[in-house]
Amino acid sequence: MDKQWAEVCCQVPAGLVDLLADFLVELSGNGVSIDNRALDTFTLDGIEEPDTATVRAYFNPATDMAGQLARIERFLGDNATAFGGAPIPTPTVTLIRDEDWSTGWRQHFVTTRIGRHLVIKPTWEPFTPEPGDRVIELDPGMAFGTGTHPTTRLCLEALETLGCPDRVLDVGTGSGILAIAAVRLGARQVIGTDIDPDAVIVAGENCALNGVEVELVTTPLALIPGRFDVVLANILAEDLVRMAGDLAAKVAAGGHLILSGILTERETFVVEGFDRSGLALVATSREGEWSCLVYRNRG
Ligand SMILES: C[S@@+](CC[C@H](N)C(=O)[O-])C[C@H]1O[C@@H](n2cnc3c(N)ncnc32)[C@H](O)[C@@H]1O
Repeated sequence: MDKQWAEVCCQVPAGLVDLLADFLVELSGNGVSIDNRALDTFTLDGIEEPDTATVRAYFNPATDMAGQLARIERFLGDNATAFGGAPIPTPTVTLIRDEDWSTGWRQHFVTTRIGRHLVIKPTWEPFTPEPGDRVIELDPGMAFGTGTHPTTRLCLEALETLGCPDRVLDVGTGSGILAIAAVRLGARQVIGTDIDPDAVIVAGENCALNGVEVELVTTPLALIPGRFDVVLANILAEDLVRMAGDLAAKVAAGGHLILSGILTERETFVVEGFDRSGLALVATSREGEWSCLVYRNRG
């Protein structure tokens, strides 16, 4: 017989989401889902922070649901004043089948193997790595850059193909997924930079979750000292071309530059934009409407 779940749905002020999510994870012993968060959107431009968000938690219906609901309502009541003071709607409970649950919110964030050994694993999923696997844990409730976007996947595949780099610079680090992957692949020193300070905070949380050390900064690219064995940039084509000189200047002799975030129809535009960079185009990969270009500094 199908297993069933009691889905408790709470509509709360955006500021309360993380606190409530932690509370519900502990209370239910299961993962939670957070709606109204833009995941894997390509840039932060135009994304407005919603005032409220919907947090869903999943309980075994055989447990004392009246008691659990009372605890949740008490938690919401205790925190309402600190987060705007407006009354928080009473949570709703819906009985759902296991099948609905697994084909609903979870289907977007399942453990994913990328390339040969990289594995992106949602925090709540159990996973037994195979020998040589490099596992990256992410909580998709936190930011874009979960590995579900083709531009991220193309970057990860290209990075793995290049082997074990020594120094890596991740330009536009977002969730930090590429920087974490670089550490997992053996990089000794990794710097992640992003113009968005919030992204840098999220990347810091993800690095801590994975127990990896990455230097995270908002420093403009031109001011980052040194050269790197691999420079990664998953940013839009126009930005890549605008930054071509600075990106190329960061690649050490014999090193590589991985460019992603390029719509296939803009591939020629980027190739022409890097014509005078002094780097040689050595590989191109594509997935759907996206292209990824790998350049080499022949030194
Ligand atoms: C599509 S996300 C990529 C996230 C992650 N690296 C990945 O591959 O999934 C692009 C990121 O680049 C950042 N960004 C855009 N322009 C930038 C610039 N000129 N310098 C640094 N970061 C930039 C954005 O804030 C955003 O976090």
